[in-house]
Amino acid sequence: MAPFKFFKQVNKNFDKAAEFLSVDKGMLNQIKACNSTYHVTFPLRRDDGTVEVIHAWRSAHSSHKAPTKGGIRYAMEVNEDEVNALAALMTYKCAVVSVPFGGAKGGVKIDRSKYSEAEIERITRRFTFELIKKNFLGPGVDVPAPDYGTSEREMAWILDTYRSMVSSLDSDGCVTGKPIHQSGISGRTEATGRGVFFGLREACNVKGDMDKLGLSTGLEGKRVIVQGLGNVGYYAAKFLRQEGALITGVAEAHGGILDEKGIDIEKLKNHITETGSIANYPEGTFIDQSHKLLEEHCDILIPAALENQINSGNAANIKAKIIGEAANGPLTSDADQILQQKSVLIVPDIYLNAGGVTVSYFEWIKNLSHIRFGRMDRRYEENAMGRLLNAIEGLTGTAFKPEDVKKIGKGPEEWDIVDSGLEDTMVLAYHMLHQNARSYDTDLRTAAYISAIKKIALSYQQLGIFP
Ligand SMILES: NC(=O)c1ccc[n+]([C@@H]2O[C@H](COP(=O)([O-])OP(=O)(O)OC[C@H]3O[C@@H](n4cnc5c(N)ncnc54)[C@H](O)[C@@H]3O)[C@@H](O)[C@H]2O)c1
Repeated sequence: MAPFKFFKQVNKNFDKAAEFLSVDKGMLNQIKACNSTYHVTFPLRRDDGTVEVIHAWRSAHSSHKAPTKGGIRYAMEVNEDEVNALAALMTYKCAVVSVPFGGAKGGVKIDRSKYSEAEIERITRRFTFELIKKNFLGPGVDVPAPDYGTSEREMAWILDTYRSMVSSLDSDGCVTGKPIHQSGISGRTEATGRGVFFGLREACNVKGDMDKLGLSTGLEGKRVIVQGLGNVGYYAAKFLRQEGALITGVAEAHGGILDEKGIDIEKLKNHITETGSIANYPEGTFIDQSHKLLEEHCDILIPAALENQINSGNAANIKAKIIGEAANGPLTSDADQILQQKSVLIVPDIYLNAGGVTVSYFEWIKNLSHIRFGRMDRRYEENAMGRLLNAIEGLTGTAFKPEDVKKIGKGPEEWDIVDSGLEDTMVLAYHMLHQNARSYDTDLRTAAYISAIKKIALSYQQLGIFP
């Protein structure tokens, strides 16, 4: 197989969509280009006193909206091509769900399991320092979030480092996905997985599409295999199971579980947390080569780990009727073509995993508004509430009334608005894509890129070119 060039794959999807549009070639090139990529190396003093050189990247793909936004991942697979591709996907994703950010992504090339918590903290803080130094971090510049291998813990360290170096009233908005007590927002941790659930629920509710696949409508009884039981995969599986889907397979990095009776996701997650491995789980059948699980019979396959998981080497063996791309770029364009020919319904990444950035947007608005939903200072209440309602209406097209969110003094309201804002965003975007796919007579991925290109082209056109 040819080496995997991720950014090229993203551009291939872009080019396919661009053929449907009469957008000027110069403009298309302007949209596709990555604005800037910063590769930094810095030394890490390990706990045993030795020194190691760490490689890290941050890529800001677009400038049609500010700030740019995208996660930071910690993985051995990280490289410049990957970071650029992921930043481009962020640009298109934000446009699809009308979140007013440009796209960015960061990555640190480490196997985090080989470092102590103190070492991970030193890496995170030094990388943050390097980003601040080069103007790659700030509430109006570029705002990271968690991704593969990072969580709210790293986001808190980023915030603390930023606050230590920059004096700004808005510093809380320099990063999202923070712990709730560090001006995070309720529901961000589960937002991407919850968005995956909403998207797949909508897909399964379209009767005509389910009839074509020979499936009943709804999630009830649908057999689901998930690859990667991390943040995104776990919450997607959890919410799908709550709606009656049966999780029949879970593929993890070093093995998987297959169980046609349905896997108790909480129990399996606890087992992995307690033992550090999926092996020796007492129920179902253990599969040593976990990637083989992708080829098992199921209705919905959810790759929620890394890119390039379904490629020309295994696409023909995939038996799922629906693929929900919870990860970024899990299908290569060759695989996409093979699966389209098999009439598999592919719900694309630039729509399906947009729940995370959508709720990050709510968190960022909350930080910049200096409010805490559900317990606001009455002096700021009207102003802040007005801005919040306008922002959410602009995003979702739904007008919330102040009384929907105005029960001051209790906690759950923040979660309510985040949850309903997320659901509205995912539901509206799905049907918009579906409509686009029908009118252009194309697949959902191409429809999503068409929608993104139109919005970004309009934005660049209105902004003009400096100088
Ligand atoms: N976290 C977010 O909010 C978010 C938002 C949008 C997209 N994504 C994308 O979702 C994907 C997963 O991110 P995450 O935040 O859940 O990461 P995570 O680190 O929380 O979880 C990833 C999981 O995948 C497992 N894994 C790794 N390699 C595997 C393999 N070969 N087979 C099976 N499992 C494997 C890991 O053990 C881990 O449990 C990434 O592509 C990421 O870019 C994440």
